[in-house]
Amino acid sequence: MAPSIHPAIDNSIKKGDASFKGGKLYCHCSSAKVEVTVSSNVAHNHACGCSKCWKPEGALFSVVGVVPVDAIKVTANGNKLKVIDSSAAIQRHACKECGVHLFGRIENDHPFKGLDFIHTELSDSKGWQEPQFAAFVSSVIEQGFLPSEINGVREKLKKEGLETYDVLSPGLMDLIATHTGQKNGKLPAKL
Ligand SMILES: N[C@@H](CCC(=O)N[C@@H](CS)C(=O)NCC(=O)O)C(=O)O
Ligand SMILES: [Zn+2]
Ligand SMILES: [Zn+2]
Repeated sequence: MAPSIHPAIDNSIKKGDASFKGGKLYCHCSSAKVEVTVSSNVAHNHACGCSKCWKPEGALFSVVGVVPVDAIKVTANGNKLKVIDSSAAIQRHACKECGVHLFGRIENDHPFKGLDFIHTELSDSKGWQEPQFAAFVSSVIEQGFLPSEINGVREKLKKEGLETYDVLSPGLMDLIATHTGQKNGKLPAKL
């Protein structure tokens, strides 16, 4: 049987609604759920195969995108949140009980500072931007996926309309490189 890439991708991707303005995210606890209210659609939504992003049970990939920090408010049971790894670039705030990541925040000097990473599948609302590409595909091998089967995964992602990359998409990698070039003085601060 083909492995599950992610429930939002396995049986074709549903397009989002460009005028969608956000919704609530909930953790997976059966009661006293952590609730996060998001007042924005997500951008750069993508499948991520890395080992750090939260994935639903049985899925090879996470689906994760960004919203402005100001668009995120913890609106219930925030006392259940903890930061998984405070030394990581993305500080993932997860529910201590069910393990779901509610949002990932960048606190240090980083090109994506000011953006929070979220998983829109934690919301019941419809209209979130659909995944746009697949990142960190080869990283699933580090987590035990057989290298001999990775081409099938790449083909399935492409069949569902997602270009595959082993880091982020070229556009995002260019943004990161621009930030680095400006920090090390090789590029002018204003472009
Ligand atoms: N191959 C590594 C890649 C990890 C990685 O670099 N993840 C990316 C995509 S989420 C990242 O930006 N990580 C920053 C962080 O996790 O703080 C893994 O699977 O653990
Ligand atoms: Zn929970
Ligand atoms: Zn990731």
